[in-house]
Amino acid sequence: MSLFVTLDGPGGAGKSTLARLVAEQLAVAGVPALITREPSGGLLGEVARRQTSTFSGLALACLVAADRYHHLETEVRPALARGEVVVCDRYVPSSYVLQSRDGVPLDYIRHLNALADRPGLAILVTAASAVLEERLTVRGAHSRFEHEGSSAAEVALYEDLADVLAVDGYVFHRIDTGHQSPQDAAAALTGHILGLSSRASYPPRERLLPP
Ligand SMILES: Nc1ncnc2c1ncn2[C@@H]1O[C@H](COP(=O)(O)OP(=O)(O)O)[C@@H](O)[C@H]1O
Ligand SMILES: Cc1cn([C@H]2C[C@H](O)[C@@H](COP(=O)(O)OP(=O)(O)O)O2)c(=O)[nH]c1=O
Repeated sequence: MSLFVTLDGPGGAGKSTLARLVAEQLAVAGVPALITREPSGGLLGEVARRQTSTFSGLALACLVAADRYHHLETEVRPALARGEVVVCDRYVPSSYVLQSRDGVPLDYIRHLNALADRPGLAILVTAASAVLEERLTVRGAHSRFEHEGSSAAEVALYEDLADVLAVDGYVFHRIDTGHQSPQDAAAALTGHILGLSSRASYPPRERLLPP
């Protein structure tokens, strides 16, 4: 029943909202799930999340990747091995966008993350840039990445990413939250997860790149 689901996309797209609502819906369906996020709640993750104005470029890229490998080892893989659905708010695709915005070459980001497990279901959560700008104005920005640059530029980077990841055999499914309520978006994703999790098995141990 295990399935590794990742949510990536621009700030304000609704990733955290979706993760929270999917958790509630999976609980109602009686499906054991771990809802988690990256950077993780561990020591490295807390530094990465809180110190994005102190760390940047290569240092932040390595910090986020180190947290990712520790998170996979200590939380994600054990939950999958217990047969749970894991929903992770941000994963490798976010590194492709955020670290390249920070000037890190794409190939270096790819190599840093090459040994990170591939999700069974990778979701691009997105919406029109005007919608995102409005949501971020209401909610407030959470990091320097949301203060700097425009939502339009970030949306474009995620759109281009679909092609970059496809080259690695990494398939993105898209959820546009601009035209549906959080509940409807979550119900669609929960339905998809329930359909897939009854067929999926773990461990996938696949890699973004061949070793
Ligand atoms: N489908 C939706 N429709 C309208 N507003 C939404 C939707 N999903 C999320 N929001 C709102 O948009 C804001 C950003 O959502 P959030 O989940 O924090 O985004 P992210 O985690 O992607 O940065 C929040 O105020 C949230 O309530
Ligand atoms: C997952 C990830 C996060 N980060 C950084 C950027 C963000 O400033 C920070 C937290 O992400 P974010 O999801 O925007 O925070 P919140 O959940 O509060 O909205 O971590 C990276 O630089 N690369 C990554 O791959």
